[in-house]
Amino acid sequence: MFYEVLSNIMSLIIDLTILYMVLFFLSLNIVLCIDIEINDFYPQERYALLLIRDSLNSSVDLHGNWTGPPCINNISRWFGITCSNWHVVDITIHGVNLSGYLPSTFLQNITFLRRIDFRNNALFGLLPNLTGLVFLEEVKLSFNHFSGSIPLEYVELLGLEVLELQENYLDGEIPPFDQPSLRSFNVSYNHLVGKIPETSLLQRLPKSAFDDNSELCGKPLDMSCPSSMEKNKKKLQVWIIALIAFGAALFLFLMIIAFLVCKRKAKGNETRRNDSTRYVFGAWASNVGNSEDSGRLGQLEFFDKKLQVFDMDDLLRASAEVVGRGEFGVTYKATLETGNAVAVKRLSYMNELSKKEFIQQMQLLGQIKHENVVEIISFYHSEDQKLIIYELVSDCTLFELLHEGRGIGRIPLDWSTRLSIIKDIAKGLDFLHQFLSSHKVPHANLKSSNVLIHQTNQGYHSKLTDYGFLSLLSSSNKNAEKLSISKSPEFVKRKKLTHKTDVYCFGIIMLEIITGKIPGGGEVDETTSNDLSDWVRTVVNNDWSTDILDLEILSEREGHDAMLNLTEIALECTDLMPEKRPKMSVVLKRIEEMEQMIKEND
Ligand SMILES: Nc1ncnc2c1ncn2[C@@H]1O[C@H](COP(=O)(O)OP(=O)(O)OP(=O)(O)O)[C@@H](O)[C@H]1O
Repeated sequence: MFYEVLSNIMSLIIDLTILYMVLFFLSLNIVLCIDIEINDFYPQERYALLLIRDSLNSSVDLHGNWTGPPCINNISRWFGITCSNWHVVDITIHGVNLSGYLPSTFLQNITFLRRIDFRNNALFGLLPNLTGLVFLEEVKLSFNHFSGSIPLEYVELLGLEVLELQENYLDGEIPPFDQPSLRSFNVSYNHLVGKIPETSLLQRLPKSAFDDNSELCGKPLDMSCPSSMEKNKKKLQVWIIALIAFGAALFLFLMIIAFLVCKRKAKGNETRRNDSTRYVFGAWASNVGNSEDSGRLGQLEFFDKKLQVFDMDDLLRASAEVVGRGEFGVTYKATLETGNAVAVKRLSYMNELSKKEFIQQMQLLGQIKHENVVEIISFYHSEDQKLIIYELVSDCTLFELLHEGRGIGRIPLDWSTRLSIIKDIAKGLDFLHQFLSSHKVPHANLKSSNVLIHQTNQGYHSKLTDYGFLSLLSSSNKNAEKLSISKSPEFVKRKKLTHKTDVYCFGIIMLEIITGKIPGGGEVDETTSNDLSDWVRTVVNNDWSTDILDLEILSEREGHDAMLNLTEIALECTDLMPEKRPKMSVVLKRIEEMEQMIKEND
């Protein structure tokens, strides 16, 4: 009886212990799962991928697409990335003009990597270090510009099934690969040398795996390797050939120089001849002459008598060159016989106002004088010709400054320059809002191609142009969709336009300056929005704020706070609801305060 009770108590204790242990492991499991759900990814893997994103160029916008965590809910929304068990296991980015040097040890932290596929790109430098990546099964790096030798450590990748290195510039000898798992191996079309190692794997591969490596020899190529004496003889022959080739190249070089010098001289004479036949601004003089106003030729309207140093006849005699074509006509640089130059915009689609209304509007715009607004010097109106003559602002537009020549060789546009440009634009726009306060939307065409940049010793100086155009169109807004305000939410929804519509356009320009992205550009897929402000909002809300920064300013860490503060202001300016956007005067004040704070901290 006693033993029975004792055994019952014992079995109860055992049952309870088991139950307790089951409950303990179950709870541990839940905690682990929750933890993984919260973390969702491994930061060191994200960091390794960001190294690729930030050091390479490609036709795919990796910078825009690779934001946030690479693995969410165990799947990846990043282009070319596959996840498994919350780890990055596959990087497949082939045929997208990926160019640059791969960071040397970036892959080491992606511990569970099974496959890398960078085929058909333009990658330079040494092959990546794959030490320790024991799960690697496929390495496809063919059709690139890799150079240097094949790392010896590759033979230690024991699970490797595919190694494709063909069509690169690899040199040196082939390491002794002999992994039983290796079922596909190709090093053809490189500059590999020496004897193919006599491992059982390499010896049974077909000739095509080694083709077109001029100094490779061994059984798979049906080519016996030369003895050391033959090698020395061959080396001597190579020296002689190299010497002859050098002599020939030198001769050719001298011939080319002589040819270029002669050609340049001839071209100089030709340019001088052509100067007189250059396109002359008077090409449209016949139009003006035929118009109803022909009798009034010479009646350019000037706003500042000091600037009235030329008349219509002078302008028609000026030599002119087209500097750009926009939505509302062609812009010329006209150089007068005095040597002074002006910018002349020949307006199209501006026939909706009566002559009186047009002149009234122009007389108001002509009063505007501000250091950040391009000055209107004069205008001309006839039934078939409408011209606006602006001061000439040389150098370039903000669009060109931000986006042209991206890639190798471009001088980065630093953060302090960007900040000063933002401030200049804000000052110009705030002034327009005060001066043209009765206008529905004072600028109405604010975009980076309408910000002209002039470089001085003190730095970049920005001026707004193409302002006031909404007032030159009829109230039916027939051609208003050619203006930048047509991208605003209120225009799209056909709601009331106000000064806040300009504020929206200003917010978009700020985002363009901070991110280096072209608004409305970029690729659209299920993960990215075409709209710059939507994309920035999503990334910033997910707490990956610095992902939005242009690569050219990303390294200026001390400026990150200011960059992100300005991003916040830009997002307020691009709020869907106009009434929630700040006034331009408030925006300018906040920018100035921020600039002051930066100066004090320095
Ligand atoms: N005052 C100026 N001084 C010097 N260059 C100018 C001036 N105004 C315009 N330009 C040049 O002419 C180009 C065309 O300007 P334009 O305003 O006609 O077209 P846009 O800005 O590209 O388009 P939109 O007509 O929609 O504003 C500009 O990109 C700039 O290079």
